[in-house]
Amino acid sequence: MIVCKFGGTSVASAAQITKVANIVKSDEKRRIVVVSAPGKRSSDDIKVTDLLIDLADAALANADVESKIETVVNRYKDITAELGLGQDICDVIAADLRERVAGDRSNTELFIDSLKASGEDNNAKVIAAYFSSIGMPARYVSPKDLLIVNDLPERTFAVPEAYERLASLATTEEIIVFPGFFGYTKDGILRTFDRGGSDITGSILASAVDAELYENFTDVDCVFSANPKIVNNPAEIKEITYREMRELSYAGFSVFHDEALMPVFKKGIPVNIKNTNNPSAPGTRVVPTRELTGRPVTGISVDSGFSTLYVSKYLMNREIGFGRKLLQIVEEEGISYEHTPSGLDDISVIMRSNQLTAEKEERIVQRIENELHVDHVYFRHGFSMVVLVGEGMRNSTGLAGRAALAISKLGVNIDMINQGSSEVSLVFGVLQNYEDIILKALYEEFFTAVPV
Ligand SMILES: Nc1ncnc2c1ncn2[C@@H]1O[C@H](COP(=O)(O)OP(=O)(O)O)[C@@H](O)[C@H]1O
Ligand SMILES: N[C@@H](CC(=O)OP(=O)(O)O)C(=O)O
Repeated sequence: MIVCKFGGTSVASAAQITKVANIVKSDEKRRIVVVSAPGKRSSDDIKVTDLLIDLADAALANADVESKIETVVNRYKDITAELGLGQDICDVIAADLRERVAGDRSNTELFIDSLKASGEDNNAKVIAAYFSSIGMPARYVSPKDLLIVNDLPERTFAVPEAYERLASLATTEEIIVFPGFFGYTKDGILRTFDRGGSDITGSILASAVDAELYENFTDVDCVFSANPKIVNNPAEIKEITYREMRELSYAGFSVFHDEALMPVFKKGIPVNIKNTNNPSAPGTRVVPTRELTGRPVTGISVDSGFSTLYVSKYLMNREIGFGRKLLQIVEEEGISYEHTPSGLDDISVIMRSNQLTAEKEERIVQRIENELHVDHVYFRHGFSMVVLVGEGMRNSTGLAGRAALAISKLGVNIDMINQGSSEVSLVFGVLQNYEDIILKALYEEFFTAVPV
């Protein structure tokens, strides 16, 4: 059995959904179909998920919501009319949105989650109805009582019981159409995953039914060695290990969610990233191990929006427990960190800026001053991380030097270098706004200038 997930771009319009039906029909092993909410139809379009967030914000601000509900319903109307489905389904969608808008607002996060999830939930209903209407018996299945997830902070992980319950989907007659992006806690509370999280749903389902393959359909032929929106015509990646993919997804390869690998990884189920618009292209296979041939670097990624907490204290290296106490303060503010490059007398804690607020920063700085009696402590913002990833990097010498030289030739200062302990990744922290030119220069260095 194959579990296939279709991303927002693959289900953004009737024309796209028709392609999805043809892909599912063309291989009888494709029995479970996970769908996203309608995504962008063109570069200046708005994803339904963003329309829903906007709607939820308006409702919370007690602003007018009717026109926003209409905008969302109109997206489905366009789709259903062209697919030849009746008007009823859109009436049901409109009623569903009104019910969610009228729901409990005491916890704003849960209220927003409920609205956000409706994008995939209603799309799954539309797609199941369409499949059935063209003679492909299909059934919408709700994640309720099946996809049971932990609550924060680990809400993207399904509990063991969820896998047992979802396994029952392996034996159903019809094609299952399952909405991506959300699950329910043991207490029945709806929780959405992070943005792009329908990939996670597909992976959980693939694992639960012991699929032979998890296909992830998107709008590009494969995973490229660098973001194709920045680097012109980047090299295609035919095969990539779970570890490489995880590092690259986390660092900005938005084509596949970085948290989506664990469920399939545990069972050794391969992932194939393919193009809905060109399904005969082989795509990229994500596999447990691969033969190391060719270039040491598999991909280069850039991601912005990082801050550093810089701390210095004379003789820090001699003070037992200093690092633990520092990280505990960070932890107690609910912040996760990415890297902790350090010297004898100083350490930086690098984190995603979106976790910080002015109050949090002030509290952290004060606690560090009062409890750790440091010489200097301050936050700096506006950093990007440039990440080189490749299993072959472990056996390759001089790579960090080559990368650093390529960056320095651009006149850009490197604020931080971190080689992951596994040696499959090398991270450079630089000031934001240079990431595109750095990516191009590193691509030139490792992919264009070097013969394979
Ligand atoms: N290295 C990369 N390889 C392929 N696509 C990438 C890469 N980095 C970023 N992307 C972008 O990811 C997009 C696909 O992801 P996304 O928009 O989330 O699709 P979907 O709607 O199918 O979930 C591509 O259109 C591409 O612009
Ligand atoms: N619709 C959600 C979840 C998702 O996975 O979407 P997409 O497949 O379009 O990346 C989002 O926009 O985040």
